[in-house]
Amino acid sequence: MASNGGSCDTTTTKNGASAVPPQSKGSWTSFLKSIASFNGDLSSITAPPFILSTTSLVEYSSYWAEHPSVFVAPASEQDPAKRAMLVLKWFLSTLKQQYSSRNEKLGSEKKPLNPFLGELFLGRWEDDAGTTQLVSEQVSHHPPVTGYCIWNRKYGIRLQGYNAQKASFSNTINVKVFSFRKCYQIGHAIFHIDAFSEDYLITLPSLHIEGLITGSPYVELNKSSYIQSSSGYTARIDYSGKGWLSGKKNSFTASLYPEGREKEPIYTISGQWTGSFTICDAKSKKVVDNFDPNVTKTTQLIVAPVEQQDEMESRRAWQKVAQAISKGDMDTTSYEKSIIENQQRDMRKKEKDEGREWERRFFTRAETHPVFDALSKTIGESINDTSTNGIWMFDPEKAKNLRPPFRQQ
Ligand SMILES: CC(C)CCC[C@@H](C)[C@H]1CC[C@H]2[C@@H]3[C@@H](O)C=C4C[C@@H](O)CC[C@]4(C)[C@H]3CC[C@]12C
Repeated sequence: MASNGGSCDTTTTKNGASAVPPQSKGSWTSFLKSIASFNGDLSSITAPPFILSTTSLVEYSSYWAEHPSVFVAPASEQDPAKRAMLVLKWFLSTLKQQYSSRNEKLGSEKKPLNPFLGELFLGRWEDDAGTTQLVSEQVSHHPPVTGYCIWNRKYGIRLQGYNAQKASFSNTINVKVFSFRKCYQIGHAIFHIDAFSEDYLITLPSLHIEGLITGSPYVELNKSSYIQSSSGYTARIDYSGKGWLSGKKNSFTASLYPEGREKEPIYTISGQWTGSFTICDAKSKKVVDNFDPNVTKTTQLIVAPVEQQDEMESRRAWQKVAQAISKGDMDTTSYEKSIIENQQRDMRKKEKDEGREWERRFFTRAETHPVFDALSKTIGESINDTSTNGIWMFDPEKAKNLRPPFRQQ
């Protein structure tokens, strides 16, 4: 591997900027070298302590509904085109939370804890939208797949989906850019509105990680993603690092059009997914709506105190590992992690000996996905179930297991 501008210190750019703590420079350089030829399961990478997060990936499902009032808004709209626009608006409003909130909170992207099979994350939001509930479960460990369901009974809104990630890295450490060549997400989400028996198939954007060379990684989104509704509307979102019109980072443009008529948009949206965006009527060019994360604040998710959590719940299970990471105590981190890993290994062995599979608490593997099949053709999406260890559906019967106040009636 070539060096950075003649220096062996790969953690410093030409202008000398580096976020890598001096004592971690060696391990960061080794980490960069180890991932240079990497291809595959992101969870298997061993990263230096300063880049480790105390949060498990199973918690990331909560990013879908941190603005509950935006999440439920489509249920109150009678016009199907406006309703589809409000679903698109909600989706765009989640991007900042999904892909840059950790950066804002922690100063850079971090490597999340790799969830174990059956790991759970349960919570609820209470605000003007009433109660919005979240169930997230690690439905597969090899490959890592997270399933989630978020619902608001008052408004009859439900989002369910599952996802996995596949990645490869560029090996061009000698040039300025050192990034994931690509990290594409496998899986999808379905947004359902009871009042109109309407479904929206949501595809997930591909992403890449920039800023690795200086030790301050951050996510950029690229290519396009889609939302296809059962009411006959398609939304296409195009992501670019720097907008060709505005020159601003994390830019996107989106349009909503009747299925198959991309040249006849009804709404166009542009802005930054980390900032504000504007929704225009495509014909009159008039601004009809907007979203600004500084105005529409997030609602805090309520999670049960660790002592009251089930032993499979994420924050309880990872408590000791998280405490050790926070203290920078890597010996204890490894020790506590190995306890979880050994327990998991023993459980898998027992299941194998008994000829059974781990019973997922809230999800069931399905043979087919009729809603996906009905909506996916227009946007050219395929189910890719071999990469997600199956098709995963939230099971309302199993949800009767939920402890109050999460229990489904
Ligand atoms: C920081 C680097 C050194 C280690 C690699 C970390 C890598 C595994 C992380 C970094 C960003 C993570 C994305 C995150 O931005 C948001 C989401 C959306 C959520 O709905 C599903 C998970 C996903 C795709 C994360 C996956 C793990 C990523 C790529």
